[in-house]
Amino acid sequence: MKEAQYEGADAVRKDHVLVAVRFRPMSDREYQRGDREVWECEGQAVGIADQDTGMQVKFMYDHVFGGAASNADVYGAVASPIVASALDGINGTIFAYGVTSSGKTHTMMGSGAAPGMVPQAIAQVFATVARAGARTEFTLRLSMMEIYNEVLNDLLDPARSNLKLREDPRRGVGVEGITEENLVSAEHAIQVIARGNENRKTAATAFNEGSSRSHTIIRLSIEARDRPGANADPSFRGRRTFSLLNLIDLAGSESAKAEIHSKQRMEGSFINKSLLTLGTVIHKLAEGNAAHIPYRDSKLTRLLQSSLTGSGARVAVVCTVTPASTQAEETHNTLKFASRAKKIAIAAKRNEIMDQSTLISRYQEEITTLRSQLDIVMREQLAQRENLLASVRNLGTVRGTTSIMLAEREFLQAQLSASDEHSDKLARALERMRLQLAESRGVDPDAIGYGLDEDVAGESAAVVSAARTLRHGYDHVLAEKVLAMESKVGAAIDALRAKEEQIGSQRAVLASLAGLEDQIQGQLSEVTAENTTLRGENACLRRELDRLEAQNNHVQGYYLDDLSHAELSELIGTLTQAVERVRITVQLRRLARGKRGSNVSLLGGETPSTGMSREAMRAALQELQLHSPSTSDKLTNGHAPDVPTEA
Ligand SMILES: Nc1ncnc2c1ncn2[C@@H]1O[C@H](COP(=O)(O)OP(=O)(O)OP(=O)(O)O)[C@@H](O)[C@H]1O
Repeated sequence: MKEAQYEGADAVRKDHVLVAVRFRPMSDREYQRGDREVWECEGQAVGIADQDTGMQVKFMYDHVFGGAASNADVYGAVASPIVASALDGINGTIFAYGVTSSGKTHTMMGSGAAPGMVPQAIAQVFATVARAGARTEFTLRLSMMEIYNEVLNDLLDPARSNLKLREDPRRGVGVEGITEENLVSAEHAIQVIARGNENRKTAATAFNEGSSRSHTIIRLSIEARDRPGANADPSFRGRRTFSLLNLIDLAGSESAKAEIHSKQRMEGSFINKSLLTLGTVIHKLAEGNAAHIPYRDSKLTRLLQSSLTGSGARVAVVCTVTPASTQAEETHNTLKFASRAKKIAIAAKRNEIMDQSTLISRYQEEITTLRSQLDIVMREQLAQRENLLASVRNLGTVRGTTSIMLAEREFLQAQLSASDEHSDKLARALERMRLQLAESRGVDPDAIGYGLDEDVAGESAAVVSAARTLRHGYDHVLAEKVLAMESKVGAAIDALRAKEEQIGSQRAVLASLAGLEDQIQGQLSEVTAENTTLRGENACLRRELDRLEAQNNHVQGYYLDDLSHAELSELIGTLTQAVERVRITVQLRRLARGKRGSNVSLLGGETPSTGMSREAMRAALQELQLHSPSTSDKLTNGHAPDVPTEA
């Protein structure tokens, strides 16, 4: 294999669109017309076959499958992780892109012997549901649609055509009025898809008699709710997720020049318009240019908008190609598209939703956590206070000891000065005695030595020595006592300073603890108030819904044929208004909750707690409307409906 420059070798990252290229084997038709294999693959590389130098690498992808790869191989590497994420609440989209007859339908749908991504995804979903057992309750709904000539049709109900797209804050871009089948088993899902496939529009093209001229989208909505108490992990209690899994078989991406009839040219141009827009959108996203992305230019890109914006989805593209020489250019175009798609950064985010009771129990958990935090803080604060008081008491003791020592020091100093005085007195007495002796002897006092008179000298010397001894004794004892006292006082002063510093820092800790306590108290009262409001709102909603249900039951109790058209219209109006009011209330609350930064989202198109969905309500209303024309002939019976008035 010859090393060469290739595009995007560094872009094989988990947080990007996962791109796989799948080669199909050359068909008999291609061999018969003398085609040869010009594109080759090896590992993750795709290149041009060169007889002399081997393969010249042109592109690298996350996965490259050769003609021998099975549908199971492709599914395991590409789709299985995305389906697993979808079951965990992360939106997933897998689409097959390629020219007509390149193997898109073979990859997505497959056959009985080699089931494609769709049947394998269904099998994986139901295997996960079975494994979850009683722990998690899954609600699976399937819709199937086609985009044909930029018109969106319901494949599960051909009567519903030209459907509109609408923005749903929770579900992303949705299709208004599309049939959603509640799935009960994998077999049921396969039957529903087979029904949709029968309705799929196909037209002959220059390439393949049975090829599809429309984009086919199978959308599986997955709602998972952990059953209360069934999960051992308390953090999972009441978790509810919602996700969409889009499985898309795109129309052939060949250029319009290959179309032979005018109708096909029109189909081709519409197909090209949506594929062209898809190409532009992918090109802009790959460049990281989030502004002015023309999602709205085609139904396909509008429908895929939330899956491609990187706001919480996993996306995989399987680009199907043929190695045949006559389609070398088309294959090259597909490979270039795949390279661009590989550069799109996508972030995966779980769509967690919470209903009223889950929300209230989450708040209660939050309150309990806050309370225990507060208890810990208060206990710490009490301990700190105790410490502080002990320190203050200790300080008093140190102060007492210090003042005793100071008094002792003063006393010793007084003793020292008294001893000095006594010593002076003795010296003065000795002097006086010497002067008296000189006077009595009539001699010069200077001539009197201490040794002239034995007795006096002895007495004097004894006095002097006693005075000296006394003085030395005093001096020694006092000096020692003063030294000891000074070191004790110094240590006490140091201890005092250390205590004062400790008290200062303890005061600071106390102040910050008091701040934290205030903060927690504030949060606690905020959460408690919100909890109370929620309970109030919940009760209001329940009353409103009970009333609605009563009204609905009441309406269902009537023979509809007995009602006049006008009465039915009025009744429908009343019900619609009431339903709308509930919806608006729920939306307002969602908005209010959104403002405080919560990721809470309520049921959107569903009325909480009654179990009656808006779709069911709308279906009931539509049924009423369908019946209404036939009621006119019963008007004369005069059965006026006893419609309950709104409270
Ligand atoms: N990987 C493959 N292995 C074996 N056969 C394949 C493979 N891919 C496609 N084929 C066969 O090639 C033919 C055309 O494939 P397929 O119908 O899936 O093409 P397509 O891209 O879906 O075309 P269209 O856009 O017209 O729907 C079919 O007969 C299919 O069985």
